This record gives sequence, C-alpha cells and structure tokens, in this order.
Amino acid sequence: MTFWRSKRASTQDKAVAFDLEAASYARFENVGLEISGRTILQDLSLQLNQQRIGLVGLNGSGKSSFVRLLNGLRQPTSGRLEIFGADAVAARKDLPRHVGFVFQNPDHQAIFPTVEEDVAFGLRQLGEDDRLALEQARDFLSLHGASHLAQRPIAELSEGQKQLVCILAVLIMQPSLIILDEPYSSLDALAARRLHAKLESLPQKIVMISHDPSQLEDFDRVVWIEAGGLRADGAPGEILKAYDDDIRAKAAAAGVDDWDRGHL
Ligand SMILES: Nc1ncnc2c1ncn2[C@@H]1O[C@H](COP(=O)(O)OP(=O)(O)OP(=O)(O)O)[C@@H](O)[C@H]1O
Repeated sequence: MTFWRSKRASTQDKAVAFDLEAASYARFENVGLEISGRTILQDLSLQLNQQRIGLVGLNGSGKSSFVRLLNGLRQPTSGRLEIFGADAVAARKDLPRHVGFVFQNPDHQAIFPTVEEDVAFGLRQLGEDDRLALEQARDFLSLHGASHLAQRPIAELSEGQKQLVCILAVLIMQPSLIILDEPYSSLDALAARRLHAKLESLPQKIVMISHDPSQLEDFDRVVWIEAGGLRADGAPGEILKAYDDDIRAKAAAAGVDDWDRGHL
C-alpha cells in the first residue's frame, strides 16, 4: 500500500533551489542567534552530513533554538546558514516542506481537533486533495497501529499518545530531514523501543535532541551544545562519555542533593 502524494517535490525544487541530495544538508558559517537582545547561539560553524545526528546539552543551552534554525522557525541574526544548499533566510517559508519538525511540546504542534485531521493537515499543505489526505491519514494511522485514535480529540489524548501522533503527522509528509526535539520524553518503554526501531529504519536524515544518551548511542554523530556554542562534536561513544563525565563533575561541584547550590 502506498500513501504518498503524487505532487512530491522533485530533487530540485522549483520555487527555491534546494538540493535535497546535498551531502551536507546544513552548513553553518559563524551562525549566531539573538532574541530580544540576548545571545542565544553564537559563532556556530559546522556542517551536518551524517544520516542520524544527536544533540545533547543541559537545559537552556540552546538545542531547541539550534534545530529551529533548520526548518525556518528561527533565522540566524549573524553568519550564514544553508539548508539543502539554499540560504535559510531566503528559503524560510519553503523549508518546512522539506524539514519536518516534531516539537518538544505536542500542544505547540497539533492544531486540529481530531487525530486524523491533524495527520492529514501536512498532506493538505503539500497540495493533496482534502478527501485523499484524510484517507491517507487514516491508512497511515492504521499502518502504525493507531487507527483506534483516528477520530479521538487530540486534547483528550495522553501526553505519550499526543507525542506519537505528532511524530506520525511529520512522518506521513516524508520530509527529507526530520527534526525531533526530545521525542521520548513522554513515551513508555514499549513505545520508545518502537520509535527507536522506526527511526533506525527511516531513509531520511534525522537530527534529534535527547536527554537520554542510550537513544543516541547508535547514531552517526553527536553534537554537544553548551551555553549557545559548540562544546564538542564527534562519535557518540566519545561525546556521550565526555558529556556524562562533565555532568558528574558539575553535580559533584554543585552538590546534587542541594537544590539551592545549583542554578537553573
Ligand atoms: N522566545 C524566546 N525569547 C527569549 N529567550 C528565549 C526564547 N526561546 C528560548 N530562549 C532562551 O534561549 C536559551 C536557549 O533555549 P533553548 O530552548 O534553545 O534551550 P534547550 O537547550 O533546548 O533547553 P531544554 O533542554 O530545557 O529544552 C534559553 O536561555 C532560553 O531562555
């Protein structure tokens, strides 16, 4: 059974010259981001070219801000960023067609009353006919063992169910790059295993934020963001170990049992 829209984007998009086969799907050159006069990200220079890249960093370090740059939710305020070969500022309106974004908080993503309408929405955005989009959404939900949720109001779902629906709403669009911002945060162990296996099987590029190092161990690369900058970048084994060591050192210095000696 196939679900994919007939109007699928070609490798060279007509409106903006995206190169969806580019080896480096994101190129950061001295990229900075300021919001309301505050520096959130600074002087980031790196290229993303591996299939699955994990992002780690403490709360508030800038991970969500970093991934928001990738699909046009934020634009750099300094430096240059190219996504699939196109300037991220000039291409910001077209980026969501190729870069799917699973939000950390499902309430920021789901906008339609029912699950099937929400999953169908992305296909409609891509130009699919309303009725066909809804049919494909139902089939897709069924394929992923979620047909029982199809007509449920999203607002009534559990947090984990909402998170899974938001993931499906992005997967159905088959974007070339999929961003996942802490997708495991509300999932039970079974759903987490299923998602892990699913992500492993996908042909698309994936950039995923996770506070659970075990979900990133088999990724191709891990990038560690600290205080809005690049702290380390490399093989998961090396970076996750260094990150864990750093957390242990900080915990020992701050006194993990003493909330007041730490800081938010
Ligand atoms: N809309 C905004 N206005 C002002 N400051 C913001 C805004 N969004 C994020 N920030 C600030 O940017 C910094 C980085 O936030 P960001 O959400 O990117 O961190 P994070 O690493 O994803 O954190 P977490 O792990 O807690 O999700 C924080 O200091 C945050 O307060």
